[in-house]
Amino acid sequence: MQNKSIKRVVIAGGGTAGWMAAAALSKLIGKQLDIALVESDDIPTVGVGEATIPTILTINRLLQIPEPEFLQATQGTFKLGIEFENWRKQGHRYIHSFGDTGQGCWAAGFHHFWLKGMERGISSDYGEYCPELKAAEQSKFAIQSQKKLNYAYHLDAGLYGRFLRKIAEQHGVRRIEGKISDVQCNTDDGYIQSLRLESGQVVEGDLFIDCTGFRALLIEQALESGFDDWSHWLPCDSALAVQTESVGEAVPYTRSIARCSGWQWRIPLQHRVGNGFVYSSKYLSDDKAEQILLDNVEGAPITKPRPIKFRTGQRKQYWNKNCIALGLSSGFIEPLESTSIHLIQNGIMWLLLMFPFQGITKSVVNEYNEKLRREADCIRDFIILHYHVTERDDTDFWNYCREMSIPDSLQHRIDLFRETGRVFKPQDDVFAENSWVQVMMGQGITPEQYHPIVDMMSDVELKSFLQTIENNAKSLVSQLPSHADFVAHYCKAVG
Ligand SMILES: Cc1cc2nc3c(=O)[nH]c(=O)nc-3n(C[C@H](O)[C@H](O)[C@H](O)COP(=O)(O)OP(=O)(O)OC[C@H]3O[C@@H](n4cnc5c(N)ncnc54)[C@H](O)[C@@H]3O)c2cc1C
Repeated sequence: MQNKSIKRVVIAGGGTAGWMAAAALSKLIGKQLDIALVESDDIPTVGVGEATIPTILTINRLLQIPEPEFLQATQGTFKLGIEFENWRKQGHRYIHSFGDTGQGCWAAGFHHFWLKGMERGISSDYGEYCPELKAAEQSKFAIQSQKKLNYAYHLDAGLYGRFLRKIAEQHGVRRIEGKISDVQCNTDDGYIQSLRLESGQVVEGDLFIDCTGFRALLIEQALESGFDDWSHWLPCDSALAVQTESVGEAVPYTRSIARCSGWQWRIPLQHRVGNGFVYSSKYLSDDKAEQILLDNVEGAPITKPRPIKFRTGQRKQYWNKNCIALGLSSGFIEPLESTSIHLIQNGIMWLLLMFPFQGITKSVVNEYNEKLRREADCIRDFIILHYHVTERDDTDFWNYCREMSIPDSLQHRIDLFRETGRVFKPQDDVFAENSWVQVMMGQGITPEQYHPIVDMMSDVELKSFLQTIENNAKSLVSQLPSHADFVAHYCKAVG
């Protein structure tokens, strides 16, 4: 590997990945570095990526971003989870909320208690025990000092990029405008030396961060790092994105509506709604997809539907030589659970923890790649779960998804839950036990058993236990203002 100390960092690309990396590196370790970001006004960003998961609060906290200011600048709203419509079967719906449902004990999660209650006829719907889910259903929200809800944000992708850019430039990042035409590598070891721009300018660096989106100019086109293709498990390869006017008040959750050969998203912001349709081009033509999308948006379109083609999978090496891929250049898992921005953030966090000030070593590169691969594998399995465990048999697409073979790791988790109700979260999985339980039950898996420790509680005790949790959730939610009122008071955007 290369024992040269790292001082000059060059970030190629200025989408969410590029500017998030620039903001975090400059704010947190920038005093020791010279950071430049190259982007081209002639190459647009992907322009989507507007729903997040709660881990975004961590990076905002690290960057010391005041929340109201952030939400005003990005026309942001709050997100308590995702509503899945028509996924298990047409007409069925469930919410995957970010909250904890009920309360378990050291040996068994709450769902074991709930399952026994179902057997005895004393349990209400699983969601009745989760304040976040109830608040989402009733379109309520507040940030309280006690019993704080677990939440994330919806935000305008373009405005988010600009917001991050401001932070990065305040902390000394130099923006270089121009189109990268060539990546120049050292003939001895293949390490990247510099980027040549169409203008002839040469940008030299010690460490390069590839944020060039699906083009993957450095990590793939120059370094040929390879790609694990997951499209046999996740057959969607196309999307159409369209923005519409808001109709009614913004709800505090993302909507994911399954359609004949894919699914549609609705992301409510303060000033508009982000909509899109993710589908498989093998089962649906682009024209038909556009028609389905436009037939199913609520407000008047304010942009033309924009096609995006993608390939699902991950780069074989996220970090190769002196290049690290972040964002779409590192791979892509479709946005069903809004995980891409989280993966960017995760890549940045690990880079900060392992930053090779003294030189790049094989052990650091291997550790970084392992960590990122393991987390992406867990997310991949979680997304496949939604498609595979379904009763839908109305189209070839759903028949394929239901019948396809799935990764052994996912099959094991499904079998374990179905047979015993157990869910064990691998360390690298961003989704907690309750996320898996909500989606597995939402998609139609009912465990055959509950944990026997639940039998230590008599039926009378169990009834009272369940009732108390349900009442607490109800009471908490009844005191919340509407989401719209909270946004209006806390973080209303101007314009
Ligand atoms: C359909 C869809 C929906 C999505 N929804 C979500 C979601 O809800 N939540 C979520 O977390 N994520 C979502 N994502 C993912 C999210 O959009 C991306 O992870 C995020 O926007 C980061 O993109 P990026 O910065 O890697 O790439 P891009 O936004 O494509 O930016 C690439 C940058 O590289 C620059 N560039 C490229 N080539 C050159 C060149 N030759 N010279 C100079 N500059 C160059 C461009 O100018 C641009 O600045 C979605 C993605 C898709 C496709």
